[in-house]
Amino acid sequence: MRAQPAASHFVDGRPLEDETGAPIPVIYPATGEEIARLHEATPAVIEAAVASGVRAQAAWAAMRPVERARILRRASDLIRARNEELSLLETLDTGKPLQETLVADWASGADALEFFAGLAPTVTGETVPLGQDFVYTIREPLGLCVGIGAWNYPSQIACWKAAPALALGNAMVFKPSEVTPLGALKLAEILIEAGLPPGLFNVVQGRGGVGAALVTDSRVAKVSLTGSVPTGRRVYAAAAEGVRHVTMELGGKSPLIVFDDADLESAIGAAMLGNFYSAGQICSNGTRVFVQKGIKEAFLARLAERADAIRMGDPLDPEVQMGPLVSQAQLEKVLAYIEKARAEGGRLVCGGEASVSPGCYVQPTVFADVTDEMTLAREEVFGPVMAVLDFETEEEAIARANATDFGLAAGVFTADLTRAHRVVAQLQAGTCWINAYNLTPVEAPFGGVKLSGVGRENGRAAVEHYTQVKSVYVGMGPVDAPY
Ligand SMILES: NC(=O)c1ccc[n+]([C@@H]2O[C@H](COP(=O)([O-])OP(=O)(O)OC[C@H]3O[C@@H](n4cnc5c(N)ncnc54)[C@H](O)[C@@H]3O)[C@@H](O)[C@H]2O)c1
Ligand SMILES: C[N+](C)(C)CC=O
Ligand SMILES: [K+]
Repeated sequence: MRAQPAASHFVDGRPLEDETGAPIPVIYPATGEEIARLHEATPAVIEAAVASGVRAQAAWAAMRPVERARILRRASDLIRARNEELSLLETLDTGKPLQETLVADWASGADALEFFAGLAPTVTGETVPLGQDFVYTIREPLGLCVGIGAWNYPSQIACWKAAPALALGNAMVFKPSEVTPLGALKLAEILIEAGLPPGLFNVVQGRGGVGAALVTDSRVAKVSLTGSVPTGRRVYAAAAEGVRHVTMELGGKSPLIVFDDADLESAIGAAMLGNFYSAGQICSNGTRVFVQKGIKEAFLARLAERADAIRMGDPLDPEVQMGPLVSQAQLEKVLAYIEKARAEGGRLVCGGEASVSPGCYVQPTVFADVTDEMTLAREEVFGPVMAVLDFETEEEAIARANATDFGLAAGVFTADLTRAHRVVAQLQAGTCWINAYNLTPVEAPFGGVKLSGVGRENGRAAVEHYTQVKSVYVGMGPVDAPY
């Protein structure tokens, strides 16, 4: 199977190759096959990408918002029309089952382009009356933005960053994860086909070093990263050197609290979606499932039954519900967490093994009797490993849910809606779900508190993060100077 793109990079409206850059083999994680070979961006490629972005941005910002919006809207239509072909590529790049990529990845990317196309023309300033004088404000684009992606939702992440950036008049240089570099190149092609002027969305490939070079370029106004907390710390610090704007979408160890009056089937379904979808490689997963004592054994028994029925295997088989992890490295990391959970006294309820060889598969795994001190309750695994903890009172559940440095998401299952709102009000998380989990429609702001991030993607909130306000004071009378 080959998925070799025309060139590694996409700069100033066309594919660009420079084979002197270090090779990036692209691996299909279900078989270990190399499906493409790209090259890291050299300084010359980075320079071309940044220079063309800066050059193109001024004219783009000067266009009427509805004209910009029309192009993005066209791109979203093209994505939808090509969803099958794009989803197949996403499956090859990530190993996620076609059953998921057909509905969750590019589809959400198309939603973002459509949403920000609609929103951009509504973004206006305000007028502040000051007697006869007044101030008016203008929301201006920031300029050239850098987007850096993680490997779990490569095309969705590219779209979630490109859509608000472009809709609001910025240019973007995007660096995908070196683990899943293919989707962003397709987005660049589609945007050109939709009528985007060259230079406004450039893709450069590379590992952390290429990302670091972009973040510290003096022409860059903003950096939006989706990645881990350690990378977030480095990128945030590097961006601070130039006092650049940042959006940081980082990791989590999110709690999902299930009270004893909850609809058990729904709570179990949500816990499974929030731990096993995308083989557990989702930032907002509810990986600490707090179950109230009285229903614990019933919860675990039914959960094990449903988890054992998950169909694992070839991600290209439309019946398959769970594919491999993204890479051999991720497989080893996840298996090490499973071993540690056993060693620290977790009770294995189901799964626990690598499976279906070759490929990077891990069974859907559940540990019960997990305590707050165990590694499994503290560190982000990014694999299909659920920790079930039990609790007695509401106050206890809230305190333990918040006892983490992360704060990306949280969920509550209960039939008592007064309690649901009371609990959510006290949870330290950027996104909370009540009787639902992991739904991230583009209409809703998404992002973290505490170490899970700064800034928000999606929703109206994203406008704040891709524009800046200019205040214009208008004097209507003579200047009253004391000298
Ligand atoms: N909050 C969210 O929206 C969200 C979404 C998806 C994934 N994530 C998080 O991402 C992580 C998994 O993704 P990952 O393993 O690709 O993350 P990562 O932190 O290893 O890498 C993220 C990106 O940063 C780049 N990078 C690494 N070092 C850099 C540096 N010094 N300067 C600039 N760029 C650098 C990488 O090349 C990659 O493109 C998990 O922690 C997960 O929770 C968060
Ligand atoms: C944003 N989300 C939850 C779809 C993917 C994060 O890993
Ligand atoms: K890959």
